[in-house]
Amino acid sequence: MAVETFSNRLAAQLAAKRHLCVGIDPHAPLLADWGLADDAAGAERMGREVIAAAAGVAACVKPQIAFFERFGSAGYVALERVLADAREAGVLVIADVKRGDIGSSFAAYADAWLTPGSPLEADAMTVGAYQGFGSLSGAFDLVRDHGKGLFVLAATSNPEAREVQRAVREDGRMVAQAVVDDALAFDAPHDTHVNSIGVVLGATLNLADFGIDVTLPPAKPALPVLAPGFGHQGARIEDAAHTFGGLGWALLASESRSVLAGGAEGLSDRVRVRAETIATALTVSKG
Ligand SMILES: O=C(O)c1cc(=O)[nH]c(=O)n1[C@@H]1O[C@H](COP(=O)(O)O)[C@@H](O)[C@H]1O
Repeated sequence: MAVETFSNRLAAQLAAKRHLCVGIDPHAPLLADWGLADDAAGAERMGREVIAAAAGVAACVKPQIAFFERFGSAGYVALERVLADAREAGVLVIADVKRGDIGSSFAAYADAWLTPGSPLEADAMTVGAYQGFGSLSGAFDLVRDHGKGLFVLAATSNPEAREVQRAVREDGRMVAQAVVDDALAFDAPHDTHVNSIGVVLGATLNLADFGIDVTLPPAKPALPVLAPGFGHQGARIEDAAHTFGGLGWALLASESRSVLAGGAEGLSDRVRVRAETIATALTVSKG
């Protein structure tokens, strides 16, 4: 039997044509919209409802730590409960924590979010490589030995990021492009269909501006691409195939506010409709 790694669990989701990543972002106005208090209990309730709606429909969920951290330790307890629900329901979790530091400190972040049995254990986490791709090496053993995953920020959806991410390095490549190359070059022995290290690419962007060639065929194993920017930030799921081209094979289309708005009632329907729309958009392009 195949080992239960992030990589092969994600591959199974993609084989089932699941490409939606539902963001768990308990913004204050959204909690009000749901009739919930703007506190840790409200955030927990929203998170647990999302897990229930996403199970068996979406590819994964992505809790954004900032919206839990604002409640201090109570927010962490709330998030731990949401993560426990996800584990029980078998829902893949990308912890949106955007960590990065010198190697020794980064390793401690990786321990917190990726060590099996940790109260904050997730399947993968978002990280920044602006202290060098090698500074992430403290997570590589967790990836290789415990089947965890990383998503490295490459070209992010916010417009302010361009001047940093399009900067040209000494080797002539743009920063974003080099992050994609480094992620592709990472090898874990269990990466049969999908790489354990993926990248974050904003759906709002023209990726060619960042030196990223989407006309190339999918890599083998495919590079997972976490793509925020759909919905509230303006990118349309219908354009996903055009935006991501050959990088669409392992695309995770992430939506938070556009799915969460409207309250708990109807959440399952909104998740299902988004999941079907992205599956159709990518199936058409895969032919
Ligand atoms: O890493 C991320 O998830 C991320 C990267 C990026 O480039 N842009 C981006 O919006 N995000 C996150 O994705 C979510 C987007 O939320 P919505 O705009 O409400 O769908 C937020 O949690 C952001 O922090």
